[in-house]
Amino acid sequence: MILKSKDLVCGYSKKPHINPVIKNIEFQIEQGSKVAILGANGCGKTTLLRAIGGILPYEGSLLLDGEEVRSYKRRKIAEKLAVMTQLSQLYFSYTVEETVMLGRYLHTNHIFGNPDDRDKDVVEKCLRRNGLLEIRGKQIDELSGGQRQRVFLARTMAQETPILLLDEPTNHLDLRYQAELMEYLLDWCKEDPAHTLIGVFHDINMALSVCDQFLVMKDGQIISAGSKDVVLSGEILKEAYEMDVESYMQKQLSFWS
Ligand SMILES: Nc1ncnc2c1ncn2[C@@H]1O[C@H](COP(=O)(O)OP(=O)(O)OP(=O)(O)O)[C@@H](O)[C@H]1O
Repeated sequence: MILKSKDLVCGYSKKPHINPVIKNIEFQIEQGSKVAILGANGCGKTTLLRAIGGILPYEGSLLLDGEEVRSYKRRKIAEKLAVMTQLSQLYFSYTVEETVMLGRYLHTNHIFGNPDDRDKDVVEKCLRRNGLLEIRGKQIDELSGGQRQRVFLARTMAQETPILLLDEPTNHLDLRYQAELMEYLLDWCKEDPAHTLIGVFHDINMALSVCDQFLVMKDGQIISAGSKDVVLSGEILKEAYEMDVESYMQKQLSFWS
């Protein structure tokens, strides 16, 4: 089991139980799973992802490879997982290439500005895969939302970790880059059966294309977890989104016929 939680509580006050966003949840994620976290706006998806990424304090237990996430040193956790959240941002202006290179420094001992050949190769590959070669020298604060999203994805990929945590990775991406991201994630999953993906998706079709496990959340709790057949029943989605998701999807499809 790569991740296991029990009575997990987290939120944004110093003592998470005072104003909890995630309320006593329990889940398990096996190594090699591709997990989609689904649920309506504000139900706590990003908060859960941030707790798993070690960015947010929590109460209860959250084990990553058998050790509490809170006990990991920053560098050690960065060897295991890379997080791309909606809040990915930088406080200084870097170029596209420098930003992607930052993904390498999170767990290598290399000092910023001192990349070795392997770092350079990985960054080159990630720039190419995300269509960033032509804008590698641009400052990231001059980019469009979609371009910036691709830079943050490339930075996450450059970390080369066995676990990827992605928060709405298709946000801002045009259709071509959505399709490429899907292919990339499918390839990444195939590359090594131990690769574990945990993503927050608003696009249920994208979640279905990439993931084999689903966690559906509502009001800070998990209302269903498991495979597609178990979780993606009309009733559970209806409860999570307070709408008839299946009919909506079918109606959308009918516009193509
Ligand atoms: N930095 C913060 N400080 C205080 N409260 C926060 C903070 N970030 C999020 N929250 C609150 O936590 C709750 C859950 O937010 P979260 O971002 O986890 O939801 P989400 O399911 O990812 O939503 P969305 O689909 O809209 O991205 C919301 O009520 C939100 O207002």
